[in-house]
Amino acid sequence: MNHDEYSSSWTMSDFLQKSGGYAVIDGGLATELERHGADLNDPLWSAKCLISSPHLIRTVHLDYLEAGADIIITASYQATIQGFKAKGLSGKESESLLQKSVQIACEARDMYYERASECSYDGIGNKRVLNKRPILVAASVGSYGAYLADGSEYDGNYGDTVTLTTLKEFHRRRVQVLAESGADLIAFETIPNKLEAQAYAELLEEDDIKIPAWFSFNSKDGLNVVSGDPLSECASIADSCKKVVAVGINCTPPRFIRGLISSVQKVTTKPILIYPNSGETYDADRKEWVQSTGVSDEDFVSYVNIWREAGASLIGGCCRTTPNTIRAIYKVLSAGSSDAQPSSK
Ligand code: MET
Ligand SMILES: [Zn+2]
Repeated sequence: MNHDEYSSSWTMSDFLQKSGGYAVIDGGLATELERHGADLNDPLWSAKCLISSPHLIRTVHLDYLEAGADIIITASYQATIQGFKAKGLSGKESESLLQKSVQIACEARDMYYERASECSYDGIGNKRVLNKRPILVAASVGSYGAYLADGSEYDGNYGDTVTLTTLKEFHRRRVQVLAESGADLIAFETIPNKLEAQAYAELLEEDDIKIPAWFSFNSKDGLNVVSGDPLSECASIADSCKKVVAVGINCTPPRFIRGLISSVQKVTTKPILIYPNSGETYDADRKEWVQSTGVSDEDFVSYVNIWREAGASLIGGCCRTTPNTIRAIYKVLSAGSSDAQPSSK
């Protein structure tokens, strides 16, 4: 089956079944761009590279695919029409940049498939990596707090003046454009509070968005999402929305993940996704990650079977994880499943 036939008709359960019951999500994109030398100290963060270095974005996507990722997330996390306009771009130019984020990821997937057909050995001992397996492109939507670039994506506190309507109007056009850009799904990531989850759910229904979505929340206490709203209430909103095909957690320290999976599981039977950060803390004032607070790739990976057993079926990494983290996750998961033998997927 070629990818176009696959992606026009995919369902999450079919995708997971074809991938052996689990799927590998990619790792941190923005922090990996930084590791390659990109300067993201800008309100647009990784979206700045859509303008200044699209090839670097493509390279990082490709690195993640070669490390074993089945799902790659676009560089649109902090790409907003409002943010681009603040840089002097027109509405049309802003929308093209959103489309470009998806186009770059699709190009990386095509290049990867091309290489896979030329080469049968992946260098890390398992053919799944270079087989023509289904790969999904997830169009990232970061929160309103990410656009504000003031750290409120990690506290979820937008103040009383920001209402459900504010959030829906803020995201509406961006979501419409991304949904029509050739992506397989929308990844609503790092959702910091219940109000924003509600806004996304209403947008998906009201605008009859044609591709499915996942909702992924972040937590800094292992119990609630970062605003203090109970994770169970946030995940219930995702559960009630027909367009949502997976629910979970991202950009959260590994040590909290197991407990958070259990909370999500109590309110939904939808597949659970998790892509924790490296465990380092982000200092919003200094705009940098505080090293020494994180876990090594080995420690991160020692959690993978625990997360899988706890019920997560989509596993990857967020900020400060790298292709090495993803390669290690991929190895653990493929060793623990019936997929350990090279298959023809
Ligand atoms: C702050 S979470 C960022 C998520 C985004 N997908 C990235 O890796 O860049
Ligand atoms: Zn992150």
